[in-house]
Amino acid sequence: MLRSSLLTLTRIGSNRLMSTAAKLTTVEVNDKTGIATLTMCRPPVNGLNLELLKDLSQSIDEIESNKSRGLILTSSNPTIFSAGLDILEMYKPDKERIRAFWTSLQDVWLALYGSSVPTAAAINGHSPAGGCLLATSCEYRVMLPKFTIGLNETQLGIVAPKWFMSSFLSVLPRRIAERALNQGRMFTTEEALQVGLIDEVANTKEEAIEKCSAFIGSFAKVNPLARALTKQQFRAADLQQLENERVQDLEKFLFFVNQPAVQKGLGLYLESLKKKAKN
Ligand SMILES: CCCCCCCCCC/C=C/CC(=O)SCCNC(=O)CCNC(=O)[C@H](O)C(C)(C)COP(=O)(O)OP(=O)(O)OC[C@H]1O[C@@H](n2cnc3c(N)ncnc32)[C@H](O)[C@@H]1OP(=O)(O)O
Repeated sequence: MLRSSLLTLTRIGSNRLMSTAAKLTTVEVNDKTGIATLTMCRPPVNGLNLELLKDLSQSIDEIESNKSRGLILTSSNPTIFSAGLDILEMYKPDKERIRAFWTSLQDVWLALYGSSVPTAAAINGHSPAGGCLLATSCEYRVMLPKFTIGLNETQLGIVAPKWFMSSFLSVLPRRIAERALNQGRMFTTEEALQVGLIDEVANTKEEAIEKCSAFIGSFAKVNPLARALTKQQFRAADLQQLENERVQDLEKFLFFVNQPAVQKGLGLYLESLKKKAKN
């Protein structure tokens, strides 16, 4: 398979480390537990650009087909899980690339939200927008203190598509989800725990990974096929909706993102991020 030729396989202690040639993600399988840790490593902020999204897709497929016992998603950056979509992909976009970009994001969501293996996110840093989408696509979330998580799209003058909402709604009660989305609210770790957006707090990344592993381990005595089919039944309607509307969803995104007012807003937001970075 093409994917195999892109992979290098290294052994660290009892763990197998698979990394893509471009190294935007690594996959480390713990030989004792059989759990795969998928780490995003795209400096400076794990912005989800086309290449990172393609890598994530490939890594998730790899984990599915290697029959790992579970998947833990985390980041190599010590303060940022993911800054969400790379705004540079949406600002003054290239026509073909932006199509591939959004299609890849759809692929990642379908693969992660619909994954047959148990999934957990070790959220070891800030997790706005697309970062929160990835975390809420997993079944369990453990977050480090003093970071923020949420769908802040309305703060940027953009709208979270229905399937972003599906992930959010699979975690939060409808009333809290609706208000948070309308406000574009970012939750601190403590607030996220209180509303149920995350399941546990850990003091270090290692502890977060241990807690995620314990969650995945809680299925050890459950028949894997029965568990996977049950999970998929819970998520089938959300997944089917995007499958059915993929093309329309892409066209809606392209129409929306190319509106002059949206482009202006994204430009101003990028400038504000850059100014903040300089100060
Ligand atoms: C019915 C209607 C249907 C509508 C359909 C249309 C749907 C459109 C939906 C589109 C969905 C979008 C979801 C998204 O994910 S949008 C992205 C949202 N992300 C953010 O708002 C995060 C912004 N970033 C931050 O808040 C902070 O950077 C941080 C993540 C908290 C980290 O802070 P820190 O202080 O450590 O780092 P800096 O801020 O200094 O950043 C370092 C450099 O990285 C650049 N940066 C940061 N975030 C992004 C990003 N998301 N994209 C691109 N670049 C980013 C930042 O500018 C700095 O760059 P520099 O070093 O070159 O100055």
